[in-house]
Amino acid sequence: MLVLKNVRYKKNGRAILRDMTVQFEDGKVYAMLGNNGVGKSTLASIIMGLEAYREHEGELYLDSISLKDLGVYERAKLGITLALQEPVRFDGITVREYLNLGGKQRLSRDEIVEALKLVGLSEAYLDRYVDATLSGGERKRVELASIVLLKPRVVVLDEPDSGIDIMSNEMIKAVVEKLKSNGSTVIVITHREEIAMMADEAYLMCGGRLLASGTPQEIVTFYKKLCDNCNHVNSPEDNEGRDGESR
Ligand SMILES: Nc1ncnc2c1ncn2[C@@H]1O[C@H](COP(=O)(O)OP(=O)(O)OP(=O)(O)O)[C@@H](O)[C@H]1O
Repeated sequence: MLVLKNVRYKKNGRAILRDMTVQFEDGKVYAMLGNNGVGKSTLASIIMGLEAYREHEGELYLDSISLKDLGVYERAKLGITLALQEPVRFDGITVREYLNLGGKQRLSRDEIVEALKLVGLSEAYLDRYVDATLSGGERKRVELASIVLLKPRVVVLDEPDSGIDIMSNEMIKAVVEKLKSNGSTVIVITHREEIAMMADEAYLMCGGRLLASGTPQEIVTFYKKLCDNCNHVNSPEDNEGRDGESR
């Protein structure tokens, strides 16, 4: 189980995450919803232990292991993975090589082709380079295939649909289902209702806090009702929210 206990994160005196306590159980899929700037990607970066986000308050545990002093490499070794919003780019590395990077042993061609198929890419992509010659959407798909092959313990997908056409919700669903069937804990950050609905549980984030939790249907309804016309400011100019003041 991944546990966050009283996690707070400040940047330049501004509270970005405020007292987040949450438990992500093994093998479950979670959707994190919330408007732009509420702290979703920050939460993802803190879970992964990205260098710029190591200076936070509160505790993170994977089972009984404290993640506090562990960097990205050590967390990756424990099976924690993050797919950022921006699609991956690795100049000079082919799709086949990239998909083989994370595994303990070399994957067979069939395994790789199967993962590519899952994300809607043919084997013609095997020898393409993971660089700007692939479209953003294609690189996103390749990244999703790599995560499926990696079989992570915990994966945070930060807007896996970004750059992916709306017709491909089924592909993302297939990826999430595959991860779940492999036993991964999946935390999906999304604005898209169809993607949120794939989760077992959902959370609504607002102003660096978890505002509500429930079924995806409940949270999507709540999100639409509450956040659609909300003037709640999450931008850095938001002085009101400095230093953990509650609102
Ligand atoms: N390193 C940083 N320096 C300054 N401000 C930061 C930093 N990291 C995050 N922020 C600010 O914290 C707030 C939360 O950012 P975050 O990227 O977590 O939002 P988000 O919920 O993922 O938004 P979106 O839906 O637009 O991706 C934003 O106002 C952002 O500008």
